Amino acid sequence: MSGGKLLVRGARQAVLVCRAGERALRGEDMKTLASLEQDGDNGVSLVVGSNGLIEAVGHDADIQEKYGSTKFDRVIDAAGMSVLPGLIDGHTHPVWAGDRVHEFAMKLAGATYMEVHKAGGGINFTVEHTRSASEDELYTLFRDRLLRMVRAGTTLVECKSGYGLEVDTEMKMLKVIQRAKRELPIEISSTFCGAHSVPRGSTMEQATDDVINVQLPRLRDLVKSGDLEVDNIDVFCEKGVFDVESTRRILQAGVDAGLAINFHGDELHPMNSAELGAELKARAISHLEEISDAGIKAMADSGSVAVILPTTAYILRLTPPPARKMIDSGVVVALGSDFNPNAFCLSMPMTMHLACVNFRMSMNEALAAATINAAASVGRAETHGSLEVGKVGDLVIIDAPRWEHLIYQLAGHDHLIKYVVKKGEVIHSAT
Ligand SMILES: N=CN[C@@H](CCC(=O)O)C(=O)O
Ligand SMILES: [Zn+2]
Repeated sequence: MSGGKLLVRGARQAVLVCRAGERALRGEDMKTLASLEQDGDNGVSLVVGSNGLIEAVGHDADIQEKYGSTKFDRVIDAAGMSVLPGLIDGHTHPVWAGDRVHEFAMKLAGATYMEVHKAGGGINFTVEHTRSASEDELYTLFRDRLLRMVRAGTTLVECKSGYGLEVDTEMKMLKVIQRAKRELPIEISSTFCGAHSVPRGSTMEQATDDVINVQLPRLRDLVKSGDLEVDNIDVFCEKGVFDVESTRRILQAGVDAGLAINFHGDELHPMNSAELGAELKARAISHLEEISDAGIKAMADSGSVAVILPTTAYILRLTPPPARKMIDSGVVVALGSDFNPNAFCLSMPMTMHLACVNFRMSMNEALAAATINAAASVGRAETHGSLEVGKVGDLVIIDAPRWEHLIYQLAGHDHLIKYVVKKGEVIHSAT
């Protein structure tokens, strides 16, 4: 090799997460993650080649022997530091205007999510503001949020539309996401969520028909013309929003349009969403606070990823999803920040902390859920989510002798994260 993009050397520890090309980690395999530790004076090195892919991970002496004469665009001396894969956020709603800080006060005073929703607040409040914002205004807000995510260690994020609920605004949101895909260093998996709520003045049946017969056809045209790339289809399957039959119709129409199923289910009421998703071979189902035992079994069998969202359960004071039962039953469990105007959290370290304390996950389980399993939730586990040769060079380097400090130091990521690297390029540096 004559030249490479990045050499990181001298680290105390590198958490590889996987060692054998696993596409997801389940059960016992989430408990112990592959890692390399400094051995005496011999630290850990990682090489990213000029194609942005990881080319080698090993001890300094071995890497030095092999790459001693290679010129790198950048060398990071990581003495005393820990290296881990770029964090992957499996569920966000980051394109919107307005905020709902007043609703936070209402919820603290005792109002439930559905009470706020039925009183015309919640999603429909954000819809009004998002409809009247221009594409540029939305992009500016979105860009700022994505860059905050990067500073908290996120290198790949799932981003939904869903505050338009009619064709023009839904497409405006997807175009904003598309622009960020082209202009920003963070990687995005985009999701069409035209069925996020029933718009004012419509019935569920009318809204379902609109998504299938108006919004999806326009989306298909824009994909065909090269204006949009969209990865996933989403529906808020919930009592009083979209029932199971409407959800099934919309998800099936999404699949027919070439999208992968990644939807909201069993959040506030048991809906048998997990069973539906498993039957439809959903790539991912989010929330699942109210999943049934049969749903857990169905997801373990289908391999659909459960994207659980600790900020939502925390802010809404919901009964947490049965994360332990899901993991112990062999469900692939991932994490998402659920960033949205209800749950204003852009930080996966904070999300992992909440998962450990409130969902009783271990720190290793939380990291597996925020890396390889979150990659699986967006269909990118072949290329993302672990520090293995051939995967994209997405890294977080923290100034601590062990990676667990990133979870342990509650809200301390600003101080701990020294570098965030995307495809071998430093995209955030605290030095
Ligand atoms: N539950 C549905 N959707 C979001 C909340 C969106 C909103 O309240 O604006 C969620 O995942 O938490
Ligand atoms: Zn959501």
